[in-house]
Amino acid sequence: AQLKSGSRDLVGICCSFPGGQRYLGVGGGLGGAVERPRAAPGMWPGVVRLQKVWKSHENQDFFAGGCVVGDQSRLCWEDRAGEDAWDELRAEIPRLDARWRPAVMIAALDCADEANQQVCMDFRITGFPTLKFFRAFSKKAEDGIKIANPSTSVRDLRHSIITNLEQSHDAWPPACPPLEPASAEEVRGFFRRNNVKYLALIFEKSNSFVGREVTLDMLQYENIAVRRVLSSEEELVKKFGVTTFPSGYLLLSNGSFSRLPVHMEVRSFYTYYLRTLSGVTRGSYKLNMTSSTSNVTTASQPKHADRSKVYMADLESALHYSLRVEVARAGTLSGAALSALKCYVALLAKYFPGRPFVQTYLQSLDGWLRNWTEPELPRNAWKEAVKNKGDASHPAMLPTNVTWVGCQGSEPHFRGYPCSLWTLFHLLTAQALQSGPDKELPLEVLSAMRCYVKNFFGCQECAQHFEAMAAESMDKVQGREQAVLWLWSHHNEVNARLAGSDTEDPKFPKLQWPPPDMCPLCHKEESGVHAWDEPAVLRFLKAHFSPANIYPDYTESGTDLLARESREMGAAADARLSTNRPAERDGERAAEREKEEEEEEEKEAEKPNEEGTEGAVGAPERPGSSELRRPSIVRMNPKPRETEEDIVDLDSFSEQHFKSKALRAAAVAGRRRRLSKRDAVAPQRAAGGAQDFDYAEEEAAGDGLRRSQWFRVLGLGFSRVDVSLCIVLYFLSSMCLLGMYTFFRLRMRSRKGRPGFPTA
Ligand SMILES: Cc1cc2nc3c(=O)[nH]c(=O)nc-3n(C[C@H](O)[C@H](O)[C@H](O)COP(=O)(O)OP(=O)(O)OC[C@H]3O[C@@H](n4cnc5c(N)ncnc54)[C@H](O)[C@@H]3O)c2cc1C
Repeated sequence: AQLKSGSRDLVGICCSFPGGQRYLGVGGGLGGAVERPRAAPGMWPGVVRLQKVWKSHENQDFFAGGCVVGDQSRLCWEDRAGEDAWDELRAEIPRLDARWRPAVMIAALDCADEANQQVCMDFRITGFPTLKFFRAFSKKAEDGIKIANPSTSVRDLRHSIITNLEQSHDAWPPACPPLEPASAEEVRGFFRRNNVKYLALIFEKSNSFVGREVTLDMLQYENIAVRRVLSSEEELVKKFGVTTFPSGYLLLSNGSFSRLPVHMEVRSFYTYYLRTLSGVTRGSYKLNMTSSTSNVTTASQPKHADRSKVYMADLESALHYSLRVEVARAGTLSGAALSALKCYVALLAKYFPGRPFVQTYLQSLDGWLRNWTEPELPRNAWKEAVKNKGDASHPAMLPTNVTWVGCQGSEPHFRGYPCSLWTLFHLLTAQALQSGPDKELPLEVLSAMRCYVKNFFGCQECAQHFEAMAAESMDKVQGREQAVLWLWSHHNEVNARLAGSDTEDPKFPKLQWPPPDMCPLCHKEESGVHAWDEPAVLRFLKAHFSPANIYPDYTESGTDLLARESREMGAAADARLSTNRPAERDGERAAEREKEEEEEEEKEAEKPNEEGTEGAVGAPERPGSSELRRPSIVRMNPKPRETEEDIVDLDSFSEQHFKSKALRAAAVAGRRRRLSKRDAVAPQRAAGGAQDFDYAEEEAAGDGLRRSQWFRVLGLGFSRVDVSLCIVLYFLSSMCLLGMYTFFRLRMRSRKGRPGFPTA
């Protein structure tokens, strides 16, 4: 409320939070917004948890925004499109963000935008500009340290960041290299401790920032480390014969050294020279700088992927994310958004070539939506509808984890969901082509995609670009073949626009696709100019996006999925039992808790400035509010389920299906048997990798599971002492019966052996 509107100043707020790298949120750009995900245990509710930066080519003023992955410090800034002294600073911010990430991340929030009012109030932004620094592992809005007078110059901004970073002490961001001056001892043993080719030493006076800036500038480069050495470090100064400060020296792992041959002893010259050294490459940050950084594990295990294949894990992850996260963001769906959802789900039910239990899931969801005749669909009802159903005879399941294989980026913020969404829609256009006459419903898939992107896709920039392309030419598509080609060519347009941008994964450069090595026949030359051979492209697309080319690698089999879900339910039930509360009260409390959480979420959703959605999405939201419009498409980290659950909260079975352990065990055993049969008759992929169900393994695992389940059933309600007493009593009574039997047998024998009296 105290924020001045209309200021042309640069405004900043900043954030840095704990909690793992597995959620999305993007701030950034002019008027960018910071996502406020739902509260999760141990997580500050008003934060962005993962970010991806989207670049606009139209608007070069756009700069990076967004923040918050657990172990990184971040700065968030706000741009007010200034034409004054802020221009320089504004231009520097994306550069700094790109260079110093992941040690420091920078994001912007427009506090003059009414939609951000609540967030800015939470961050206590009372005027423009404000710059706040959040140390790594900060938990609350109040943890932000206001950087005094950030407006002086770009240089001051950099220095402020470094000074604050240095004061982090215990909260040192693990991805940040040491910034303190190196000692002679450290330099002596450096190559023994670090597997790099070069060590650059910047000799400088204690008040100089050059060494620290170069250290951060080189943070993303491999094979080289940078340290500052103070002019007071006599041993090193003498050893290297340093006479001017600053000056740079390069040490090689073989012990030789030389002075950096730079034209000027300044940061940019040092950085430029060091980056051009042979063997120095830009890569993920790996250097094990200090013992405290040794446990930096941010990226998931790289998965082997073949770009000529399509992976079911990507497709199912896209479905999970779109249905359970992206669509579920809105408090209520109505009007165009509800129609878009119905359209999208109907399309999936019709064309998605999923595993049997996924197809059942989509079909039942489609049926449910068709029966939903109310003008509004509240989020709670939707969340309930997208849960997996525990019906043993008819499993309707969609995996609840996100696993990127073909769409895995080289870093967590690359690729992922947007990649999988493209793949999904290419696949659907190809499936539609195979399933009906060319001229029938040519726009069926493209229109559904257009509506989905317009109403739900979290990246506003992307949605706008896509809508512009669609408005221009989509209605000219007259057949299903043309639809396949339209999507292909427009995807290539996007690839061309984004090539070389910040969003490009350096390991997966944006190419005109398919490249010649994937499809030589797709390319030709006409009058010395490259041209596409469209019939060949169409053939290629049909084959590439066909069910036969979908590989199940890294997917969880249906039986594993069931077992995992039941295990998790079991663990949850055990946890409740261990509290020694009567089961009924447990149930009541769980229900109460669930209700409270739902209400909490409802409240969150209804806060117009925090999670408001566009006009199409229900009554409580104001036009122009930004929930669905937030640029929030990001790579989600495939994390263990327990960590995801507290955020997405959608992947557990409903307890109500399984009131007792005994019922649950019986249900699991039943489901397992039936599912195995269903899957056995399910059409399998033609190519060799059909590893969905390894029956022998499943059976063995199943036996184990069943045994343990029955063991639990037998043990239900009895303590170990009870069971032992039963066994002892059983043994004693058996002995007793045996004794009686022996006694009577002996007696009979002795009677038979005695001579009888002659009868009269
Ligand atoms: C509708 C939409 C609009 C987007 N708009 C923007 C935007 O404006 N700005 C922005 O920064 N990001 C945008 N994105 C995200 C961006 O296009 C990429 O998805 C993201 O950068 C990840 O890129 P990627 O390298 O994984 O490959 P992607 O471009 O996502 O491609 C995914 C996969 O599809 C295949 N493929 C690539 N090109 C084609 C093609 N022409 N035809 C068929 N298959 C192909 C390849 O196998 C590739 O791995 C958009 C995404 C979508 C879904």
